[in-house]
Amino acid sequence: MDENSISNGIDECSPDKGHTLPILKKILDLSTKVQNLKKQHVALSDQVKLTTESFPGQDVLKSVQFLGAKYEVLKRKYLKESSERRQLYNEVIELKGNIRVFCRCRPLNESEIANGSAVSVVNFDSSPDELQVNCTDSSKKQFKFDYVFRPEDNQETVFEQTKPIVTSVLDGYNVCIFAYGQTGTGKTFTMEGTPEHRGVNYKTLEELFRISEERQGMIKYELLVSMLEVYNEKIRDLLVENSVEPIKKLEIKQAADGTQEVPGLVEARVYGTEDVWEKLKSGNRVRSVGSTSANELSSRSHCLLRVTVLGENLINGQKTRSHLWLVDLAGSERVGKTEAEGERLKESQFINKSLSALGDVISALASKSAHIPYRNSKLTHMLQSSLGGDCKTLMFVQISPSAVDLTETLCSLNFATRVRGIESGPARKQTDHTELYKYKQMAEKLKHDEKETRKLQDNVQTLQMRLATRELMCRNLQEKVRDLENQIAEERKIRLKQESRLFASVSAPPSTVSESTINHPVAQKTINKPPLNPSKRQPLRKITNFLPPPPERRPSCSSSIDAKENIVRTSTANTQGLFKARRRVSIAARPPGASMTPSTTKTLLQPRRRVSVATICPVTTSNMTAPLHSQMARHSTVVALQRKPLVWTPLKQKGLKNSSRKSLLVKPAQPFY
Ligand SMILES: Nc1ncnc2c1ncn2[C@@H]1O[C@H](COP(=O)(O)OP(=O)(O)OP(=O)(O)O)[C@@H](O)[C@H]1O
Repeated sequence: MDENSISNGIDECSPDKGHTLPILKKILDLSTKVQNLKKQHVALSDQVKLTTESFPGQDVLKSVQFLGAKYEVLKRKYLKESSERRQLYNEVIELKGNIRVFCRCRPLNESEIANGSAVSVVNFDSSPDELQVNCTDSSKKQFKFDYVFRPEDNQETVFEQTKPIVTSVLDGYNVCIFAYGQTGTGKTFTMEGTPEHRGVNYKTLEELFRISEERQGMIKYELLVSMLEVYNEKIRDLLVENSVEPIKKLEIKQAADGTQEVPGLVEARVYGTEDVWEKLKSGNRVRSVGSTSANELSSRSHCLLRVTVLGENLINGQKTRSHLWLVDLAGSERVGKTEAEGERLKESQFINKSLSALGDVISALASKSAHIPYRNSKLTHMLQSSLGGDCKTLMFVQISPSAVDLTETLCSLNFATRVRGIESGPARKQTDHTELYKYKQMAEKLKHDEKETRKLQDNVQTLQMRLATRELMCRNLQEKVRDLENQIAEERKIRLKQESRLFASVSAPPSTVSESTINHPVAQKTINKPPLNPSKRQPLRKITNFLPPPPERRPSCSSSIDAKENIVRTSTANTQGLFKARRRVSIAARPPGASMTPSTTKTLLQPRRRVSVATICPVTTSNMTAPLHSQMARHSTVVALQRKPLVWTPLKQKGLKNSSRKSLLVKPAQPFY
């Protein structure tokens, strides 16, 4: 039902148009409104016309999908990188030391110059971490810290060194920075500074804001500031707005997560550096100060500025909560020197007590003591969760250059040295040094080894070149040797032929061998010329680069061969004592295929031809039990015979018994000539 019908209906229902009921009036109003709205809707629909083109196409959807996947990869990468960066940054800080000590010396002030103590007792070495103090007995004391700031160093230089520790708070680590020293040495100047020379507190917050802005979009940070003082062992909130209200008594309580909390302490959210400066100013206004002989505006309390950093990783949702404590301690001064009495004396006693408690805590932490006496003072109790563990602690030891303050300066420097010295502790320090020494040695050895390796590589290269030259020479020599071997083989063939012929003539019946044959120039030449003695020639070996093993010393024996009888004669002069008298062995040779019938034998071996071979037999071998080839034959014929398979045949069984001559029937498998 539309509005028109409703209004028509109403018109119809009302008997009297002038006196419409209020409810009907309302209905009419509403229907008018509905009509107006309808008109608006139509106008808006005309403005925003949804067509199929209004919806993203496939290409756009694909691009969106692709970008989504890319975003996921980048997100994962970013998370990995940022966690690595945090880890590495923390490692750097830890390597430098979780407890660090900086020394800052203020310049001589006007009154000191006016009083004539214009000469500084503090000398600075060229090294940025050392200083020397001239003592009254004209001796000099040397001190070493993580960094030493000179009187001319400004607030920027100081903050440059402090910055890396401070920014750890944004990574979720608890940090504590405090200034310690004699009254009037510049603790407040270092921590708070002046409007012209702002100190660590202001610069720290400035830096925190800068970094949080830089990380905007990835990590969301919230900074909260609290300011309190510990005066005569009482905690006072410095940010309470209405100072008319009676001072609330604050106590330290342990929270569920084990951290120390001060219930009721104001935590003001700060959004920028201006905010911070305002808070700091208002807090300082209510701080307990008093005038001492050493400082006109001496801090009579420990002033603590707490910055709570709440971080939320917008990518993985991880949340952190960390504290940064910036502490301007009350001046450590000798009670007698400041001429304190009454209330001032009481203040001084409290100050010294809490400072000594702080010293004890740091000492216990540094020496890794099982018990850390945090609860001995309100100051240390409050800082409990920001001192020790993986928290970063930085101490500024403030000193005066004036000779008047020499004793106090030495006291402060000794305290700071104790803190720093124990921090790297004898045991830890030693371990570190040993490690360092070990690495140094390893590096030196590595250098030396590298040098040696280079030398060896050079040597190897030279040797390789030499080897290549030698191999070339060897190849040339091998070729020459092959040529020579071929020549020798040829020569040997010719000689064997000649010998065979000669052997045939020797084995023929005497009648058949004519005088002329023997006297024939060729035969004569062959007879006169000793046959080739292969044993005299060294066997041809493959030539290598290695030297051959030294030759075994063998008894030398010179032998000559009687060509006519084909007998090997051994020189008795050389073999006397070494060899027995030569033995003769009769060898009957039968050509293959010839039967052993007497007639055949008669024809072929007329009469049975015997070759007398003289063998040399070492003394140790008394009986010729071994085959011929086991002896050292030198004659080519013997060698040739030895190569043939021999069959021992007792031809003269009877004769053998009495005679030392042995007969052998040689049955060659193949003809040997
Ligand atoms: N490095 C410096 N350069 C210039 N002036 C300095 C420096 N250090 C300290 N002063 C000046 O010395 C005076 C004393 O400094 P400050 O009040 O900071 O000392 P303090 O150690 O905080 O003393 P107390 O413990 O009594 O509070 C101030 O006027 C300050 O401006």
